[in-house]
Amino acid sequence: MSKKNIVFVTGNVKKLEEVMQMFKNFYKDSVPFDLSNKNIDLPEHQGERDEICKMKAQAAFEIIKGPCIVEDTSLCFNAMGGLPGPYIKWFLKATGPIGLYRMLKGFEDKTAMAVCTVAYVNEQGEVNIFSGETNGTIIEPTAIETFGWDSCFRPDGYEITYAEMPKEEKNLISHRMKAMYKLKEFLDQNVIV
Ligand SMILES: O=P(O)(O)OP(=O)(O)OP(=O)(O)OC[C@H]1O[C@@H](n2cnc3c(O)ncnc32)[C@H](O)[C@@H]1O
Ligand SMILES: [Mg+2]
Repeated sequence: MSKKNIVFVTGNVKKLEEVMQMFKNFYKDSVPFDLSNKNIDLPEHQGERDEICKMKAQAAFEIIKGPCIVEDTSLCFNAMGGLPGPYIKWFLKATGPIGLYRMLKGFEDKTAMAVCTVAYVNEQGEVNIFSGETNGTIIEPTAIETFGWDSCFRPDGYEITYAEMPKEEKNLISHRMKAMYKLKEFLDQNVIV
């Protein structure tokens, strides 16, 4: 019997690489479905994280018309009541990791929470949302720029930033891994026969 195809709709190659690797790790290389990519830069909505992700999922389903996954990443500064949050993309584009660090210069509290919100849409267009969070501290960016704001985010319990750790290590602790693992458990119980 052919494997079910699930399309990960994202325009972000770095996210795609991490997600593909995570599912290989989860299933020890024998992933029970075909996970493919459609590179579409879906519209960025405003609102609460889950709402944003649900709208992104519905937009993806309109195009794919089949089982698909989208995810939206937020970086929430506790000193700023959770902002930039889902708007991190624009802040990062405008100021880079050093700008994110400087935004918090006037605040004692440099803690932040990285959040990955992932949505799975089934054949009927029904959306299921899962999220993962990793707490950390915004520090002066390290030289290595690997992926987005990784160079200024030091996860709790670590002396190094996401950017400085081997990808395998980030994929064991990250906001994205936690969200994708919840998605995996949902797929195992409800989708994979
Ligand atoms: O097509 P999509 O999946 O929407 O991809 P995107 O790049 O637009 O991503 P988001 O809308 O989720 O915006 C999140 C921003 O944070 C960046 N980002 C996402 N995950 C990250 C991670 O694990 N570490 C560092 N930066 C990350 C990403 O490059 C964006 O600039
Ligand atoms: Mg986006």
